[in-house]
Amino acid sequence: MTQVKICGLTDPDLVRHAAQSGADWIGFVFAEASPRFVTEPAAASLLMQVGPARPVALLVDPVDEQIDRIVGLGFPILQLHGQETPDRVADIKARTGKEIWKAIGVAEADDLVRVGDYAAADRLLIDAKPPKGADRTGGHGLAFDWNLLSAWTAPRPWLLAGGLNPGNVADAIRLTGAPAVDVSSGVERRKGVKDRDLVSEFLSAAKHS
Ligand SMILES: O=C(O)c1ccccc1NCC(=O)[C@H](O)[C@H](O)COP(=O)(O)O
Repeated sequence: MTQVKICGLTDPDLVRHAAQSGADWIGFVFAEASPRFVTEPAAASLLMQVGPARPVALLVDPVDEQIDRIVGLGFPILQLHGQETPDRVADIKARTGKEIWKAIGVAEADDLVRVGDYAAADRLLIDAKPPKGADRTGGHGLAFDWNLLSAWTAPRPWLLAGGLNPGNVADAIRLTGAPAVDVSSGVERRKGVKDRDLVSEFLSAAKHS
């Protein structure tokens, strides 16, 4: 069954709802530029609502002090969504011993070539590149050309992200063979505010395809 990450939750009821509705992972965004930003104290209390889902801390070019604080909160998974190099990802893996995900922005076939360099990443998140001049690296609700993945062999476990929603996720899974998917904007009616029904619809569409 396709695994699902719901990213950018800020509300305890929605966290509980996503977890009880079958989300495998729930992402918390520690990037201040994001409309889904959560503070560390807020995350500490949201973590108590994740139930059987696994929490993922989304960090952008984090310094060691931030990493240590986030690990101290109890996050088992760190998603790196900035310009982290393969060596920096390996450093973070060695420093924390945690599960490390690396996001890769894709707009053309060449963008997929460098994924092989991230040998220390436990999982790759293959996402759309942000638009030019954007103030943040993800969560734009934009898809890339999924056909770029049709002849691609993933070097390690991965998720598909970028512009997914309840109406297109089944097609995306069929076309790319993604074993797991990630969504943020596609389950919001207002930027940064998740919608219960859209979360349920997305989980149902992804899990039944
Ligand atoms: O979601 C954000 O606001 C965000 C901010 C800064 C860095 C990364 C961010 N999101 C990363 C994610 O994992 C999103 O779920 C992914 O980019 C897909 O987003 P969307 O296209 O909106 O579904």
